[in-house]
Order: sequence, then structure tokens, then C-alpha cells
Amino acid sequence: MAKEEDDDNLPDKDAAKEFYAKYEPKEIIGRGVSSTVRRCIEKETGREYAAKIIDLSQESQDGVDTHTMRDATRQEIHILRMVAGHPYIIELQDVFESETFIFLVFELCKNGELFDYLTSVVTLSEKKTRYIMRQVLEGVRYVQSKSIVHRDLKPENILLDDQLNVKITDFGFAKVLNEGEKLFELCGTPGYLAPETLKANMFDDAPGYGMEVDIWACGVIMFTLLVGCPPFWHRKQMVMLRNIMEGKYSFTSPEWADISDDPKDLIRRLLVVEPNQRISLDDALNHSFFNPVAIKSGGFNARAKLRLGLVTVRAAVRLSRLPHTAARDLPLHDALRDPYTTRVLRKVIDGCAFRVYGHWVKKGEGQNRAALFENTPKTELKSLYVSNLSR
Ligand SMILES: Nc1ncnc2c1ncn2[C@@H]1O[C@H](COP(=O)(O)OP(=O)(O)OP(=O)(O)O)[C@@H](O)[C@H]1O
Repeated sequence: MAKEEDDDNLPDKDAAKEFYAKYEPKEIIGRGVSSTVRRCIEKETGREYAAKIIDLSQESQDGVDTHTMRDATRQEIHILRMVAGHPYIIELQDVFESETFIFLVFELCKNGELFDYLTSVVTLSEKKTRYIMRQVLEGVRYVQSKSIVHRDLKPENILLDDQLNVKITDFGFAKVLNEGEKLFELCGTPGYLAPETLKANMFDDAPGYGMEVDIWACGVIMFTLLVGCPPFWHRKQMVMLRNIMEGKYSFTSPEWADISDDPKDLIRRLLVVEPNQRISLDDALNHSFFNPVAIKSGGFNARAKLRLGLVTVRAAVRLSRLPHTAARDLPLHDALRDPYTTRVLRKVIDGCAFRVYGHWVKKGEGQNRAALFENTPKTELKSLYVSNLSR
């Protein structure tokens, strides 16, 4: 790394003697609105961590009060400590505070954001989605067990460690809820907002929202993982927000044709507009998507037997069709005439297009992978939230 860059970005040494005494900062691995994240090494053990260095003086220049920023960070630290000790939630290892900087030392997630992983693979198989979503739902269940609502769940806030295990992060919008308490502030990222969050902001008589908003966001994430584009996206944001409030999305784009019924059914139950009819996290984790052929030893389970029969028949049909569907047997003129209709080629085309153009070259109406990159409103929403805090 260039020396000037280090000089530019590393906080004054006097400001955080304790941090430098214990850790050796290395290269920058990410940037937030008001923070820089660096890999660092704990001197005593040689273990690697990620240090999020929050520049409070920078916040002051941007017009957000330093004290407000400090208080908001302390609140985030408080919540991070409440949710500590779960395998699918980011572990806060150390905190150092100085006049102008706060250092948060986290466990290092070598595989970065789920968002970037999805970008590199375009879509996830049902199996991978099952693996990731089980961990996400378990992590959120733990958060809820502490009466905390995260309010900003999305693939950017789900990090992956070196084993590709989920680590839910960014508790900047999280809040501890009292029994029966409802919230009204608008905060989060537009495409992931639950209908009740939008209604709480739009209608005076709205009942507010609670922890169910995180379950909705899990539905949006799961949909996005499977097909690589979000369920409610529309190029006009107002239409997208209306789609969310009406729960208007569909499984009609070509990718869904290859996806089985179980994940669709779970998404339908997660994306229920009425929060008290939305599936609970326990029920979501017990859904057949996570237990494909659960046959209990002992008693006869008709449902499981039927499912096993269906899976077996489907597998047999696929095997018998293999010679006709495999790419090596695809007639050249078919492949040239309409390659996108062939699944195996579709995957390759999507992957190439994505790598070349850096965005989704989309066919289905009303959906666009580029939407995944439209995160900028978060900044506006965050400052809205911070200004709410200062009231
Ligand atoms: N523990 C970690 N391990 C590996 N990379 C990380 C870790 N924490 C953050 N990063 C990387 O650093 C980037 C910035 O993280 P940060 O938490 O500052 O982002 P942010 O949530 O966008 O910021 P802000 O809270 O200011 O909005 C992340 O997008 C991620 O790529």
C-alpha cells in the first residue's frame, strides 16, 4: 500500500495509543459512510481482526453532531454486546475510544459481504440458499430472542467468514424493544423495507412496526439469492414502494421455472404484508425447505413419504431426460438461435454479461439486477435516523 494513503487515513497515533499498543493495522478492506475498515493483527497472538475506525471529526465536518455520532456508536456497541456469542452474528472483540476516533475491533470475515459473493456467482442454487438462509434465520432468531430488531438486514450487511458462514453485521439501526413497543421511524434500505415500516411513515393512524420487519427482509434476501434480483424492484421508486405495500411480486421470470416449490412457498410465507400473519422464525426454520425429506425414525409420516416419492420421481425424470438436456447434446443451431431458453447456457450468459457489463442484462419486466447496487438512499436514511436520535 502507498505510504501517502496510510498517512492520509490512519488516525493520529496519540489519539488511540491503546489500540496501537495491542494491534498492528494493515491494509484497508472496506469503507463505510464515516469509517474505514482495516485488517489488523493482534500483536500478542498474531490473530487477524477487522478494525472499523470511525472518524468523529469527519462527522462533525459533514454537519452531523460529533456527540450524536458518538452516542449512536455507543448504542450500537451496547447492542453488539447484547447479541455477542452467537456463531452467525459478528463478534465485537475490542473497543477503543479517543477524542476524535472510535475503534471497533471485529472478527475478520475473509469472504466479505454476501452481496459481493452473490455478485460473483449471479445466483445461488437451492442448496446454497438453504445453507445461507438457515444461518441468517438462526442469527435473526437469536437477535429477536434479545428483543432486538435489526432494521437493516440485506446482503451487504451479511458477511461471510473463510468457511462461508454467515455473520450478521451493522447494528447501526438496531433497537431494543420493550414489551409490545412499536416503532415509527423510517430507517433501512428501500428495497428491503417492510410494508408496515412504510405505512408507519405515511399514515398518521398506522399502528407502527415491530420485530417482524426483519422477517420480511429475510424474504427479500432469500428471493434475491435464488434469482439474483430483488422482488419489488421498479425503476420508479414510488412504484417499488407501492409494490412493497401491496406485497406485489411474482415468480414468473424464467429463472423461477427451474426452482422447486419449497423455497417459493417459504418466500410466500415470509413476504406476507400483514405482520401478524407473517411466518415466525421458528416456523420458517421448520419449513420443508430446510427439511427436504425429513422422515422420522419410528412412526409412519404420510407427508414425508409422499415428499420422498415426489423427489424420487422428479430425480428419475431428470435422469431420463439428461441426454436431451445436457449441453453437449444441444444442437448447435438451437444454441445459436435462442440460447437463453436453455438453462445451462442461460447461467453462462448471465455470468458473462454480469462480468462484462457489471450489471444485470435483464429480460423479465420490472426487475433489474442493477437495483442491487442502488444503496445510496441508505445514507440519506441514516442521517434522517441520526437526526431523530438527537431530538
Ligand atoms: N468484520 C469484517 N470483516 C471483513 N470485512 C469487513 C468487516 N466489517 C466490515 N467489513 C468491510 O468493510 C466495509 C465497510 O464496513 P462498515 O461497517 O464501515 O460499512 P457500512 O455499514 O457501510 O458503514 P456505515 O456503518 O458507516 O454505514 C464492509 O462493506 C465490508 O466489506
